[in-house]
Amino acid sequence: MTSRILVMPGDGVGPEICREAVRVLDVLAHDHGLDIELDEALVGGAAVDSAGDPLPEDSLAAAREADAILFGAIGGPKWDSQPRDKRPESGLLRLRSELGLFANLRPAILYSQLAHASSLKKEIVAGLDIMIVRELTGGIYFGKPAGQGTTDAGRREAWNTMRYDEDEIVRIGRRAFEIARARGGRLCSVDKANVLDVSQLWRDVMNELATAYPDVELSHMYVDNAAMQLVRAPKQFDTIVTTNLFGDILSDTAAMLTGSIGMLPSASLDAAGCGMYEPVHGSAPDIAGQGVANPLATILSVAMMLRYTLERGDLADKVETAVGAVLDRGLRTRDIMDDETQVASTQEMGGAIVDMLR
Ligand SMILES: NC(=O)C1=CN([C@@H]2O[C@H](COP(=O)(O)OP(=O)(O)OC[C@H]3O[C@@H](n4cnc5c(N)ncnc54)[C@H](O)[C@@H]3O)[C@@H](O)[C@H]2O)C=CC1
Ligand SMILES: CC(C)CC(=O)C(=O)O
Ligand SMILES: [Mg+2]
Repeated sequence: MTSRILVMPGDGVGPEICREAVRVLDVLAHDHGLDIELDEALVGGAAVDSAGDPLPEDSLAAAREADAILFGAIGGPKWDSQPRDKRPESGLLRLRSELGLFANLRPAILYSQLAHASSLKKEIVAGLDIMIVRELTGGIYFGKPAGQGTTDAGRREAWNTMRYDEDEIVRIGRRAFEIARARGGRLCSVDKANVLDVSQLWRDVMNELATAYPDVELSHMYVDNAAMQLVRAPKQFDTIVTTNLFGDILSDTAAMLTGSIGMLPSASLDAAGCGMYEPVHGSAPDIAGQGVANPLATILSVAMMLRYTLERGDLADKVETAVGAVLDRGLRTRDIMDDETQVASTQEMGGAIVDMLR
């Protein structure tokens, strides 16, 4: 059966990196029998400019109909002064929420060829393979009330609400226990239960769930310590489960252990395992339009799509192997360069992966 894939390139480097990921999908369709049909839709600042809405109705409808979404990135200074609901970021949050994509899987894996590019010493990161499971449709990014106003004394004020109900914690907790069970059997739940009521509930629910997963070793860590431990001794972690805000921050930290945020893919899944696939990074306005962005996070997100939604683990393996082989050849985008390697543009890196897959 043909799978419908919706490509939402977005802003900044989004279109550049998506172009390379689409070339990968095309070669898999042409040479490896992947049965797909591609469509494209506007999102983010590009959609604000053309439709006045970061997630126009027709884009949302196309997203609902798709079997999987390949998402680039959204946002940029051009739209920073827009009211909150017209900012590109709110289009992405709405998309995640409308599609029920509550489980965000962010694997941080070090390709051995990139040990030099890691922010940490080689011996601390060699063999790194962490899975961060981030809750994606709740917490402080969505909690109400939220807003800005003026105090009685005439001072400007603003507020957000961090809120979870137990069902939201149970569903992400179950997903994380299952993922941990299929990996190294260790799950670290990251919270701030020494301060936050919402974290205390989070921790209680994780402990209750643990009884159904006796084969998974559950531990808890405060988020400040977790940030430190990630850069001190990251290999102590196998699977991490955490809230929307903490997962957002910790996954960018973990990215630097792998050499660059341009190496981190992600899958955002709903209850049925359908999903959206996107790099962990943003629209990188500082390098947009220069053809230097690393497309590998997006190409590796295609591998996650093949594995989790299209049920073509064989092709996912091929894509991941091709990434390793291209790195073996010494090809590097600027963010993962060293003295002995050859600098490649976004397009050259994508082309090298495509050639490997032919
Ligand atoms: N999922 C999404 O669409 C996300 C969107 N954003 C938005 O992106 C915009 C920029 O945000 P920043 O905080 O600057 O984060 P960012 O992730 O876009 O960039 C941070 C740094 O990483 C570099 N970088 C990012 N992707 C790269 C790649 N593929 N190759 C090489 N270098 C790369 C950038 O050049 C920059 O120096 C903002 O509007 C923000 O809201 C931020 C994060 C995620
Ligand atoms: C709009 C932001 C929440 C996007 C982001 O930083 C992320 O999902 O990692
Ligand atoms: Mg982020």
